[in-house]
Amino acid sequence: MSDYPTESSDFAVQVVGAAIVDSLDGPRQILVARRSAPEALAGLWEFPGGKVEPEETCEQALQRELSEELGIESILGQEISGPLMQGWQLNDRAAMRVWTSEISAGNPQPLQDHSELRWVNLDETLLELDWIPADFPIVQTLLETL
Ligand SMILES: Nc1nc2c([nH]c(=O)n2[C@H]2C[C@H](O)[C@@H](COP(=O)(O)OP(=O)(O)OP(=O)(O)O)O2)c(=O)[nH]1
Repeated sequence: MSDYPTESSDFAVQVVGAAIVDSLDGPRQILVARRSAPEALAGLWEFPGGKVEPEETCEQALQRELSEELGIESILGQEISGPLMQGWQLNDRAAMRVWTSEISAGNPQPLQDHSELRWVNLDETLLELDWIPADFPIVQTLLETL
């Protein structure tokens, strides 16, 4: 078995997300975020992040999104690789790459796009949250990886 992506993909929208853990060296908890919009996704839990803008790398976009949405600076850890070059398929148009990350400055607040932030143990209880459906395989892989 290989960790390399096995399928090429060409999704128009590249999204990036962060699995923010309490410690990259010894992760025990993850900071999850509850979306406030759009209506179809409001109330569901997700990895903080967003769309990559032109001229940005995925990593730059993720740092920007975490600063805008949560008011934090962060260190990125390993990528939680998906089956695609673009990460994990979200829908017909979008795929998401996900990195572990640790807060290096700031106290996370739901400044934008979220109604709530919550630290949750990195165990099976994480799967009991009402995630955006496309995120479940990512959460499962995260639990197997960390
Ligand atoms: N951030 C994030 N988006 C996700 C996840 N799972 C999932 O299906 N998505 C979808 C929801 C949205 O359709 C899209 C990301 O859009 P977004 O609204 O977060 O992006 P953005 O902050 O750049 O927002 P905008 O500029 O379009 O207003 O990806 C996830 O875990 N995190």
